[in-house]
Amino acid sequence: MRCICYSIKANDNLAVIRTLARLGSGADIISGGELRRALQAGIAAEQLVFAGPGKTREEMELALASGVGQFNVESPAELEALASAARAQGTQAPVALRVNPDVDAETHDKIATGRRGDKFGIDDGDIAALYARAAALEGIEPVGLAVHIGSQLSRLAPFEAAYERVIDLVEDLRAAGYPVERINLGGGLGVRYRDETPPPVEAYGALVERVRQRIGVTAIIEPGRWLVAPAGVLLTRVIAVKQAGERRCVIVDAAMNDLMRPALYDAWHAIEPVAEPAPGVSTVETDVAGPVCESADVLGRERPLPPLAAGDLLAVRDVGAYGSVMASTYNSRPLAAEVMVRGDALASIRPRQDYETLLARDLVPSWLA
Ligand SMILES: Cc1ncc(COP(=O)(O)O)c(C=O)c1O
Ligand SMILES: N[C@@H](CCCC[NH3+])C(=O)O
Repeated sequence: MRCICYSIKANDNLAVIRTLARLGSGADIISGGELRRALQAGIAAEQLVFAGPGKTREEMELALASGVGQFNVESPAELEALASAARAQGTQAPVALRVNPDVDAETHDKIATGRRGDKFGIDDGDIAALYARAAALEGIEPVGLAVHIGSQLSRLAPFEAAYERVIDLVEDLRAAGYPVERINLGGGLGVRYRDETPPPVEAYGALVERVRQRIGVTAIIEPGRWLVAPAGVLLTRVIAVKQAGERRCVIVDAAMNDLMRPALYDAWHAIEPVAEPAPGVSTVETDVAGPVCESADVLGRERPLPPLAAGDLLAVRDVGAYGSVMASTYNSRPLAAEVMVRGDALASIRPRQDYETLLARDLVPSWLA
C-alpha cells in the first residue's frame, strides 16, 4: 500500500488523478464511481483505500472483485455486510476500522467528522470489541485502524489529539494479541484561501512521521485539498453590472452550481479581474453574483474591484479542490468545461462549453496533455 493516497473526492478529473498516479500516489475513494475513475487513471487496485460510511453491496462487490487494497469500515453493520460479500466471492477483505476519536477539528461545522455524534467512524470505546469481531469473522482480514477528523484544518493540535487516541488504541489491540500493521491518518490539512494560517506541510509531515515511528506501523495519509486547491481557477465573464441598493453588483456567468463552497460554507475565494486594471484606477466594493435563482448565489461579497463591464473576465481563485466535483446542473445550466494547463502553456478556452456528460469533463485536449 502506498503511503500517500490522494483523496479523489477533492478533484476527480482524470487528468489530475493521472498526474498524481504518475507521481506515485495511491487513492482514497468513496464510491464505485471513484473506484472506476481511479482504475481508469492507472492506479492499481491494491493502492486504493475504500472509505465512507455507506458502501452499497454492489460497491463492495465491485471493490472486492477489483482487489482494492483496504476497506475503511465505519460500523458493525458494514463489517458484517462486507464479510458476507467477501465470503460470496471466496475472498478476504483487508479492513481498517475507522475510529471516531471525539476530537473537534476546529473547522467549519459542516466538514468536521471526528466529533461524538458525527455520522463518521466507530466510537473509540467500541473499537476493541469490533476489532475482535473482525479478527474472528470469515471473509475479513483486519489490518489496522483509520481516522479522519475533518477538512481544512488550520492547526496541528486536533491532528495530534486524534492520532494520540489512535496510538492508544493500537497499543491496546497489540496487548490483546492483534498484530496491527497499518494506520490510516486521513487527510484534512488546510490551505490559505484568505487569511488562514494552516501549519506548513513539513510540520504536518513530521507529525505523521513521529506517529509512524512511535508505533512502528505503515502510515497512510489521504490528502485532498492541500494537493489541488491552489491549482484551480474558475474563469467567468461579466454578464451585467447593476446597482443593488447601496452596493454595486456584478452578475457573472458562473454560479453556485459551478462553485458551491461560498453558498454552502460561506467560503471565501479571491476574485480578481483577468485584465490588469490601468494604473491609478480606483476600486469599488462589489458583490459578484451568478444568474441562479437563489439569493445564496453570490461568489463573493464586498470585493474591491475596478470598474467592470459586460464581457470582462474575472478569475475566482483556489477552486481546484471541491470545486467542479461539487458542481451541479441546477437551473439546467451546463457544467463548466475543465482543462489542465501545464507550465506556461497558453490555453485558449471557452469558459462555458456545453458538454453532454459529466465524464466529458475529462476530455482534456491532447495538445494540452
Ligand atoms: C476519509 C477522508 N479522507 C480524506 C479526505 C480528504 O480531506 P482533505 O481534502 O481535507 O485533505 C476526506 C475529506 O474530508 C475524507 O473524508
Ligand atoms: N466539500 C468540503 C470539504 C469536504 C471534505 C470531504 N469530507 C469543502 O469544500 O470544503
